[in-house]
Amino acid sequence: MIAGFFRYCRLKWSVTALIVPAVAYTAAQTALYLFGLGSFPRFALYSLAVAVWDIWSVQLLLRYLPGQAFYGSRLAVLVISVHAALHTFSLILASSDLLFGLAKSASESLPIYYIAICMSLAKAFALLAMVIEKLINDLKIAAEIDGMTGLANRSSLIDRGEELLMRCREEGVKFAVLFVDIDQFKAINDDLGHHAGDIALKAFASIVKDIFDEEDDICGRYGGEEFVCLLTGDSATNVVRKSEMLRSRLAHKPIRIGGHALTMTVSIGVATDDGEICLLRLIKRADGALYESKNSGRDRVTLAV
Ligand SMILES: Nc1nc2c(ncn2[C@@H]2O[C@H](COP(=O)(O)OP(=O)(O)OP(=O)(O)O)[C@@H](O)[C@H]2O)c(=O)[nH]1
Repeated sequence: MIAGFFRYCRLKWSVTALIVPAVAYTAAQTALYLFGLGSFPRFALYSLAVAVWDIWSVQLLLRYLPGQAFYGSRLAVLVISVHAALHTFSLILASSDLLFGLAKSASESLPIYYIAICMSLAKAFALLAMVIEKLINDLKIAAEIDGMTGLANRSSLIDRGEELLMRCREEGVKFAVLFVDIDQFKAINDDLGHHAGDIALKAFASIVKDIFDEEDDICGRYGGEEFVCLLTGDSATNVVRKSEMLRSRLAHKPIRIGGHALTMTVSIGVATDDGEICLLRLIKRADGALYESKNSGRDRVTLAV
C-alpha cells in the first residue's frame, strides 16, 4: 500500500519521504482525538477525513494488490472498508444532527468511536499480516529460484525433481534428465567480460524457458554454466529431438550483447528413467553422457545407454 501511495503521487520511494506524511497524519489524528472530543463538528470532520483516507487506501490496495500477499491484502481491504463504513455512518449521524439542530452531546457518539478505535487496531493487524505474508512468500521464492536466471536453483530442482520422479513412476509416465553445459564459457567471460557472461546466461535461460513446457517440466541451474532439465511424458527419441532443438537454436541464433553477436554452443547428456535408480544417480548418468559429448568435440547431444 505504501509503495502504491508513492507510485500514485509519483514520489520517489524513500524512508524520509514516508516519514513526513506519516507524522502529519498521526499528528492530525492525535489533535482531533485530543481537541475534537468535546466538539461536535470536529467529530464529523474527523470521520470525513478517516473515511476519505480509508476509501483511498482501499482503492490503492485493490489497484496494486500484491500477489504474494493474497490473504493478507484481502483481509486488509475488508477491515479498512468496514472502518470506512463505520466512519461514514457516524458522519451521516453527525450531519443529520447538525442539519436538524439536534446536536447531541459528543458522549452519546462515543460507543461508535470506541468501536472505531478497535477497528483501527484491526486495520493495523491486517496490514501487518499482509506485510508478513508477502515477506514469507518472497523468502520462499528467493529460496527456490536462481537469482541470475530465474530458473529453479539446485536444491529446489532436486526436491521438486524427486517428487516428480516418484509421481511419474506411480502414474507410469516417462521421465528423462537433460544435463546441459555451455561450451567454452570461460572464453566468453575472458573475451567479453563477466557482465557479458551474465547476459549470456540469462539469454540461455530464456531460450530454455521457451523450449520446455514450464508446467510439466522442471529446468534449473545446477552450477555455474551447467543446467538440468527434467522432462516428463516424452519418449527417448522425443527427448533427444527437444535437446537437438535447444542445441541448434543456440548454434544458429546468435545472442546480441551490446554491439556483439555471440554464438553459443552447448553439449548435452540425456538419461531416461529405468524405474530403478534415484534422481541423483539419474543426473549422474546424464552427466556421464554430457562428458561424452564434450569429449567427442562439444556442440552435440549424447543419450546414455
Ligand atoms: N559470468 C559468469 N560466469 C560464470 C558464472 N558461473 C560460472 N561462471 C564461469 O563459467 C566458467 C566455466 O568454465 P569451465 O568450467 O572451464 O568450462 P568451459 O569454459 O565452459 O569449458 P567446457 O565446459 O569444457 O566447454 C568459469 O570461468 C566460471 O567463472 C556466472 O554466474 N557468471
